[in-house]
Amino acid sequence: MADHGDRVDVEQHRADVAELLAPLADRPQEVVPLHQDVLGRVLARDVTAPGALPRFRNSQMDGFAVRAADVAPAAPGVPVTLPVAGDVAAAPGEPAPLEPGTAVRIMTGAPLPAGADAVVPVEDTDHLTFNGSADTSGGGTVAVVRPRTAGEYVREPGSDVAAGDVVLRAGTVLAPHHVAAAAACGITRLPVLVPVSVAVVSTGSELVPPDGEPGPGQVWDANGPALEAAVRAAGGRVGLRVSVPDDPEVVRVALERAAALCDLVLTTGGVSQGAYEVVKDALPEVTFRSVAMQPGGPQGLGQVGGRPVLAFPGNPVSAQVSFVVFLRDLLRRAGGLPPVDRVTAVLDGAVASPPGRRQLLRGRWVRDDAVAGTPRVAVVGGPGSHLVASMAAADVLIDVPAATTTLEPGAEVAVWPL
Ligand SMILES: Nc1nc2c(c(=O)[nH]1)N[C@H]1C(S)=C(S)[C@@H](COP(=O)(O)OP(=O)(O)OC[C@H]3O[C@@H](n4cnc5c(N)ncnc54)[C@H](O)[C@@H]3O)O[C@H]1N2
Ligand code: MOO
Repeated sequence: MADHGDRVDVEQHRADVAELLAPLADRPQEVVPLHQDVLGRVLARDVTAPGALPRFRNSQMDGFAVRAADVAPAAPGVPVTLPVAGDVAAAPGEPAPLEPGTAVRIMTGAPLPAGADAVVPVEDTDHLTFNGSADTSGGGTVAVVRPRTAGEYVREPGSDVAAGDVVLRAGTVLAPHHVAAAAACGITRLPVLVPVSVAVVSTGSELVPPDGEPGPGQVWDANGPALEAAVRAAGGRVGLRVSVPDDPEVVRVALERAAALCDLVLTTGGVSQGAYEVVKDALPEVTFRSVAMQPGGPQGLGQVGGRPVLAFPGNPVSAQVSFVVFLRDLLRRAGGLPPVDRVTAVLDGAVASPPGRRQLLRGRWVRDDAVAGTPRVAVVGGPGSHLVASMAAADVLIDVPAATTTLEPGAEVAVWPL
């Protein structure tokens, strides 16, 4: 691993965080009602169909249920004419059996009468359409102009899924089409993984809550809402979100409470070289180190109250970048979600970078539909760790290796999608 003096290599810190958080991957399960927020949840085990789908033989078309043998001689100009014995709609109940040599009107999804083995679409008869003809009494005739083979336009029971077959696989990230399949099978509850529960603790006496009014020297708490959103976007759940002043005793109490409530404690602020580094002061058992990256240099990791704790720097861009680089994929994997792959891109301009620290510059995709191939990316905003609006304009973090001091336009870089 590269030598960064006293600074810890980014990959080393990533590995240490991964080791600390490894137990989080052992997720418990819970059962949630289908209609209650299952979207985006991860299925904990295979779900099998309690019965076959379709549940019963039914028609695929609006038309006439027949015996295929009865219409076998039909041809254009030589129709087979059958008496119409009745009408079957997609409605509760079981239709009467079909007598040989007769037809019944049948609607899409309606149960096929016993004895019928094919459906002739209404367009292939002299009726052309049933629109405007709600006659359910039967009577009259139908002239069929094309032959049918047995099974045509018939939906067989179990042709979608058989009873006992897997209908949804463990690990599926639930989307509307999975809800449809479960509902069609009569499944009302699904077993899902319990998301990692995270406590988000912002520190700083200067912070006011999002709905507060900042006075002199005060700022709105950006990290609390940002990390809450980041945790949720990565499939986690925020069990507690608090903002605490720069008082180590108050911070300690808050962190112990956070540890009692959640699987993982995240803090921001109070980890650098200032006079009031409350997280450092409140957590003597935690390792604080300087990681060779910018933003996100000062980092802490360890345990509080038997729970893992990660201490991120307070600068809002640093806190967000720390989440992306050190936590996002671990949280996603623990909750059963796929990681967000890094992408190779081509730089749309030159970049200068100070040596010794891996830079994570904010970048934006350069859309140029005329040019196929590797996507292009341009730096947006400056490198300052307080530039939240510039970060909001970014699509990606551009990863500039620690040893690199200049990159020419056209250079290939790795980027982290935001
Ligand atoms: N002498 C040194 N000073 C600093 C160093 C250093 O190595 N030597 N490191 C710098 C770097 S890099 C960073 S990053 C910051 C990290 O500082 P802290 O983690 O101790 O954070 P604070 O001092 O509490 O706050 C820094 C900055 O961020 C604002 N902040 C904090 N929390 C929030 C929040 N929840 N929402 C919005 N803004 C927040 C805070 O007001 C400060 O402006 O230290 C550098 N200094
Ligand atoms: O490393 Mo700090 O996180 O530059 O702003």
